[in-house]
Amino acid sequence: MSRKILATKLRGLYAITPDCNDTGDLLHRVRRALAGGVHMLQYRNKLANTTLQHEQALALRGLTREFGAVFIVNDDAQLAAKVDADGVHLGADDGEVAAARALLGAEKLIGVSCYNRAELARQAVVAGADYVAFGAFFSSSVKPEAVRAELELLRQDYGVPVVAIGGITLENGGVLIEAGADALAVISAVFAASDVQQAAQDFSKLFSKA
Ligand SMILES: Cc1ncc(COP(=O)(O)OP(=O)(O)O)c(N)n1
Ligand SMILES: Cc1nc(C(=O)O)sc1CCOP(=O)(O)O
Ligand SMILES: [Mg+2]
Repeated sequence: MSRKILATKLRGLYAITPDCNDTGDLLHRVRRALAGGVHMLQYRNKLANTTLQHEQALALRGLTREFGAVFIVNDDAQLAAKVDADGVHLGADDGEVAAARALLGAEKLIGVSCYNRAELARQAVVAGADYVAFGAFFSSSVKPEAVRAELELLRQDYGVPVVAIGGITLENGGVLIEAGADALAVISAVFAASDVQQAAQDFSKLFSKA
């Protein structure tokens, strides 16, 4: 898929994997999410060592291909390149956009965390980011220490799709879409749900209402 086509998919639920070292369980839950309509998946596992990360990323690359979903690797542009992911997500400690672009090439997607700062988003776009992410909009059990972001950030035009993250649920996601979020990045409300497929379907419906 070309970067242009990939960029058109940056709308809707953007599911991010939980810290899960049981690869069978992880793949089962991700399969359910993809069956529920997830068309963007980020591999994020802060507990796995590099061997397990490689194994899981490779398996998820295969699974996302089966469903035609965009596959992004968190933090690590080298791992993204190794498993032929569609792109990488970079935070403040994860290296420069230019270095990731040099490694991944022009056709891959690069997303950048901008926390609660519009100026970081503008800099990221100049540097070549394909989407920018703001958060945390709500309290997150995954990242309780995250800085809090204001809705106002979503009302501005950055020239690329805008992703919202942090404590997002079916109940509070609508307000972020109304404010201008193109995608909602979610871990717990999808992967800790008793029915992962249903949760993914319900999130997708939030976008058809918008
Ligand atoms: C879509 C999206 N937005 C933000 C983040 C957070 O990235 P970062 O600040 O680098 O923190 P970690 O996820 O690496 O803990 C993200 N991963 N995805
Ligand atoms: C990984 C991450 N980054 C955040 C940020 O604000 O940058 S919040 C967050 C955790 C998202 O998980 P949940 O959907 O379970 O709250
Ligand atoms: Mg990171």
